Amino acid sequence: MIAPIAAAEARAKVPFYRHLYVQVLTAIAAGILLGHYYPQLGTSLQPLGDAFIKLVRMVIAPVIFLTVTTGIAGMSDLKKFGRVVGKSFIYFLTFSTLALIVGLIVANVVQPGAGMHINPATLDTKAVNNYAAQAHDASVVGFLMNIIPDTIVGAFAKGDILQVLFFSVVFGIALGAAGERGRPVTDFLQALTTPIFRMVALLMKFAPIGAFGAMAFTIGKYGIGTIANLAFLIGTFYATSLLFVLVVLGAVARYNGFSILALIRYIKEELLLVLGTSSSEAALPGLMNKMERAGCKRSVVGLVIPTGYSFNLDGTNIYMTLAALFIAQATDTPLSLGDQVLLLLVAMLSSKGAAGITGAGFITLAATLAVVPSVPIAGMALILGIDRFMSECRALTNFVGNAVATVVVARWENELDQTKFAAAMAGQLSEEIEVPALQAAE
Ligand SMILES: O=C(O)C[C@H](O)C(=O)O
Repeated sequence: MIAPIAAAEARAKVPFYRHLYVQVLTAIAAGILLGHYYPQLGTSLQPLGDAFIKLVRMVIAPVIFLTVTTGIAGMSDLKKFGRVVGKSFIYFLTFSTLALIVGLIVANVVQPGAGMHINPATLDTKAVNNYAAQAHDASVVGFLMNIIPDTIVGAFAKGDILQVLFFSVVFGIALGAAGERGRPVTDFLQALTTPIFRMVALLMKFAPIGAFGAMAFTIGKYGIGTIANLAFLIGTFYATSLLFVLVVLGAVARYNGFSILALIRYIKEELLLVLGTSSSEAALPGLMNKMERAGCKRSVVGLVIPTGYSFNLDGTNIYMTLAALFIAQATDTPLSLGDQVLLLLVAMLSSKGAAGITGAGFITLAATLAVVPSVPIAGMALILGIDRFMSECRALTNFVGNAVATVVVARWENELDQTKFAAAMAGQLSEEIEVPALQAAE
């Protein structure tokens, strides 16, 4: 149990430069400067960012497995599990569809691609074709089949979040059903949570290095100048996402009794890490840990966050409709209302296979345009060069969306400890990753 006031006092004594967010922010600024003035050197630092993301991905499967199995095994009522899943999906479907619609409306109103008059036949589409080839099987059946791992080891070896989640849920249910005979295994898994989260805390010490390398690479390779070419599109996307977070998610937060700004402040270290690495997965373990410490029950955190990483990607969704319409406008391709509705429906399905890794949104857009003939997929060549900058915003918005979803579902299910949550929103909890207290069976 965390003593909020003591934690706040202890935090106040920490010199400012020891705070993780200060370190990551400084690293991002240093990375931007280095990448700008020494682009070659900046580009050569890519391995620093990649290595950090690999380190985090290494612990994602165990974190999900332990959180979900111990969370579900501790549930006395499996109907509750069904309710958490059902409510999460209602939330995901509502807000991810809303995000797609917002992107569509903004693109129609602002018209970021109007007047460019580009002939798609003149575009170099080699690189785009590579991305399109990476797009997953867009069919619903194919997507659902992929959630079931071929083998248990395979799920963990691939590090596929939904496959690990699927196995963990089944295992957690079985563990709960085993009753007293399953207790030693549950106890062991709960004990294992401690070293795994200690490992996450240890890895976070390298976050500034990872963010520095990734940012130096981004600016060194793509250059700040690239932003200028499509500044209007980038600006439209960032402004729309910001408004979505502050207005739409802000209203959801207010309706559920908390402030979106307080939540953003609470997860600022993770958000900076997402900004630095342009991957929301880079902060997934940290988010799970923080939401649990903020009073959201482990079972809710374990179910909502990993599923949200595939089904609740608000930033990716805003991007998809906005970018698709940008391409149509830039290439003078008229889109009827019917074409736009088809785009929306296809995007609703294909966005569910997206992920929290850099560039995932671009691949998902390729998968969508591959089945929507009215928008020329070749036009994606126009936005390939700025994708890293779009990726930053997709990742940040996705990340905030999943944090909000976790609190809301926890609250709907009466699984939110209001005292801890109030302490977290008041900035009284430690920013460090801490090992969550073992949870007794409900
Ligand atoms: O990390 C994410 O959530 C999104 C990703 O960065 C992307 O490029 O689509």
